[in-house]
Amino acid sequence: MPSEKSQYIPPPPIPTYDEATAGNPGSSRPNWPPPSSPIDTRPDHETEAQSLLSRPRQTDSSRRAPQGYRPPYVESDDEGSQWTLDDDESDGEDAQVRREMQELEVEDPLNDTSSRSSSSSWRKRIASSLPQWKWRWRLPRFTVRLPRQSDVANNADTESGETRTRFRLPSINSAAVILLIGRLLAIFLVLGFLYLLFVSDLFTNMTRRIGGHMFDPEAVRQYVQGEVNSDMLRNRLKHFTGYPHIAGTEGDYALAMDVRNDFMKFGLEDVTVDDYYVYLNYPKADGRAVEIMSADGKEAKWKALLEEEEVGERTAGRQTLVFHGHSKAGDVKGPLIYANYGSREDFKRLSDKGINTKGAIALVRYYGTQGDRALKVKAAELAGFAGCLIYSDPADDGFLKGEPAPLGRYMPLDGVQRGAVSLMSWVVGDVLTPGWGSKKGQPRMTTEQTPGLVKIPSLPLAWRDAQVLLRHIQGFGERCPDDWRGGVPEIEWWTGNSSSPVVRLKNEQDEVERQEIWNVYGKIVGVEQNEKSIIIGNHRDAWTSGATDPNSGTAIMLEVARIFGDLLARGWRPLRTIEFMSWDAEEYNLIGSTEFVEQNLETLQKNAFAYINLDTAISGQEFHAAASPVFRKVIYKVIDRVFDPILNATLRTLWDERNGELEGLGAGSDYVAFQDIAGTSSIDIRFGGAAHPYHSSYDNFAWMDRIGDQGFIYHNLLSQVLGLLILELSDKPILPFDMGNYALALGRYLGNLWQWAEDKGVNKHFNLEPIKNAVQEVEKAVSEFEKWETEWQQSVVSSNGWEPVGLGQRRGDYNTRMANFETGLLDLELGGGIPNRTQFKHVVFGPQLWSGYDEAYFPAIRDAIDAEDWPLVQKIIDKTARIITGAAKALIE
Ligand SMILES: CC(=O)N[C@@H](CC(=O)O)C(=O)N[C@@H](CCC(=O)O)C(=O)O
Repeated sequence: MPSEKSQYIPPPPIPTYDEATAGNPGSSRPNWPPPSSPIDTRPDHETEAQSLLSRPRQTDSSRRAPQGYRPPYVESDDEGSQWTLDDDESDGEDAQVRREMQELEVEDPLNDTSSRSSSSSWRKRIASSLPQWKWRWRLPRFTVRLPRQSDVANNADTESGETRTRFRLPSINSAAVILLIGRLLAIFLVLGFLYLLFVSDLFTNMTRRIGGHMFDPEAVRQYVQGEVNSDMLRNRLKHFTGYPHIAGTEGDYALAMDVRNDFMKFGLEDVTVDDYYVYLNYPKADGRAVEIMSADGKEAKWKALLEEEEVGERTAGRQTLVFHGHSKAGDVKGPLIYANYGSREDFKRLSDKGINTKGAIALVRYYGTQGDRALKVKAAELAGFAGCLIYSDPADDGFLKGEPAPLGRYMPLDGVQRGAVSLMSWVVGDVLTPGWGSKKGQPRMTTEQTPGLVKIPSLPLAWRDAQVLLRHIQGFGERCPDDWRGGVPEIEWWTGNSSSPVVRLKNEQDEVERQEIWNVYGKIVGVEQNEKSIIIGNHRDAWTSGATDPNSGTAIMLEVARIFGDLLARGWRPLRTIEFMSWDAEEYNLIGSTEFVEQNLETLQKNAFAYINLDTAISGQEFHAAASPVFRKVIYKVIDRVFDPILNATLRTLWDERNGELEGLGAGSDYVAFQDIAGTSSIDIRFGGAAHPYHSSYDNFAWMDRIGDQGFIYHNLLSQVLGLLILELSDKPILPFDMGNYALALGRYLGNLWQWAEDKGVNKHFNLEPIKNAVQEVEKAVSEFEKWETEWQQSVVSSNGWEPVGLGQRRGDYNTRMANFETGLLDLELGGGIPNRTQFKHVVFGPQLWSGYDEAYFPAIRDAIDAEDWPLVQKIIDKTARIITGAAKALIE
């Protein structure tokens, strides 16, 4: 195994352990300088990034190959000036929007003419329709008859001469008495009125709600939608794809600083960089090889090309090497055996055919009956293989599907899918700290102890290399059955066997046990239940430049953060806190988000109302949402008002036309820790439905610009969806969760579980009745619970929008109960969670043991059924029923 301190010579610009973490005693910061941000034109000595990295610039050229990291093109930090950089921007309309933006930036409502004009433009958008909201501010009318001013004045005049000369007790005449009584009455009336106002709680509630401003929610929605700017989205994507940024590298750090600076520029509050120390691996340029050996096994007859062709353009010379994240290091040789998609069934088929796989090298294709790449490697390991190669087959994602990149959406002959092979459905997050945050000084497992890592080396391949390997096993083993034949051209499909040509798989790498990674957060504090939050997250790290995965999501999150920052500057605040989070190291087993959740578990279980995830946000034209059932109503409401100008219909119409459904959450992105560990209701939104060159260098800015989303229309639409969704969740007096749909969905999930067991012919071994009863309890509790909402509405409407503090507090409690329903579905008993995978606590949602990506309902029950441990199955069923019933009761008790 290579030492932690072994040198890594770029390209790509990945620091070794030394470079990244060591050289600066007393500091955990890397000792390499960050590349200057293309959107930051300040001199280095003025930048925050520079001050954080207080070490002098590295000048020792021996540490950096000449073809190593080069900073990206310089672009201005000033959003306005970004507009002028692109040659292909349309001018007129953009300039108009830009002027409006500038007006909004400089507005001072108390000042000069320019501020008046900007305030009027603001008013046009927001304030002109104030207030159409049901919390209408209306004081009761009353009149107090006071003595006429002339009478009082006359009296005062008469007395003034005498008081000037000497002090005398006022003489009591009838006019003075009347005046005195009148004044006293007036004072009592005013005091009485103020008292009434006070006891009615009007001030408390309304001032807390609006902070002295009134914003028509409809106008705010229109503003959020109207402000989304496709050119800004495009420029941000261009910036975030300017150089590779694998987790923990200098490119990743530079972009973390850019996100932080953007959050600060937008006016977000409590902007924070949160670091964790986690296990990562990096490829070595000459550390990897796939070779066909000569008959005596002594020399290589053929070497795989491995790397993708240089895609060129902006990242020329800096393309990332192909490798598997979290792979096992090793140098192994064995006969080559082809095993279709690498599922356990595929390996069983080989053994049924009498093919000895011990010590062999498996060649399998991506996707298919075993979608999770890590589980392919694990299945190969369990079948006795010494190493595993995974290639992209043209029948699955190449030319047989459609035009390959860069002109089309599919993998070209040299395209390689990178990706992690950590077992994300077994251990999620840092594989050495499952269950707790990997902060400095925290205890850690060893790489040998963790169940999250595979034990045989693996590498990804393009079909160009796989073709040569497949040719060499023709005539060995068995002819492949039809469903094993891929689309690699000019191949006769054979399995190979222990007599196949020997292949060498070498995978030496830099392994860093405590690599620093950086999450970045910024928030807008709410005015009512400010401890409760709506969290929006997207990962920033990418295997390559990552135009689709994940930076389409990054561009969108930042655009929406900019717009909400602008609202904040206008005095708007939501009822609940909005938090924006840029995750690191998602590509390595969802680390950044999981460590954050583990580090802040209790707070999140109590206070996180909802989590919205963006990842591969834009790859097609179909809107998709995968979510907890609570989001059904709200997502329909949102997509009803977003119009697709290309397909000429609202997203809702298009959704209905294709019989769209709210999908179940799988386990492939940063919602996992929120949904399955913290019990925070989560949603993942995206435009998909079409392929993209996944985890390959072809997933770059040029591809997105020409093929993925011409004109950045879908980036714009998803920004609108996200902005509206945030408004609904953070600023509706009643949290718009569809609790009724949760009850219905539970019934469906149960039916699905029953069917699955029936298909296996095992449902006679257990009784699902307890869960069925529990689901009925949920149905009853929800209908009882929701009655209060109707009462609240009637009360507020009948009192013209007045809401006494007591009622407001009950509304807060109502919202909290609703949000905590999902937390109530966690198995928080000591040692609770899915047996043997106790990081996952949710009894309804969680990854399947042997299928990381697919949604799974009641995962613990399924695991036990798969293990055919019937007493355990029944025990888990009973426990699940108890937990669901408890969650139902907590709604209404
Ligand atoms: C299912 C899938 O394609 N997931 C994407 C992210 C997304 O678009 O939702 C993905 O690439 N996820 C990573 C997760 C890495 C890991 O957990 O090890 C992946 O490589 O699958």
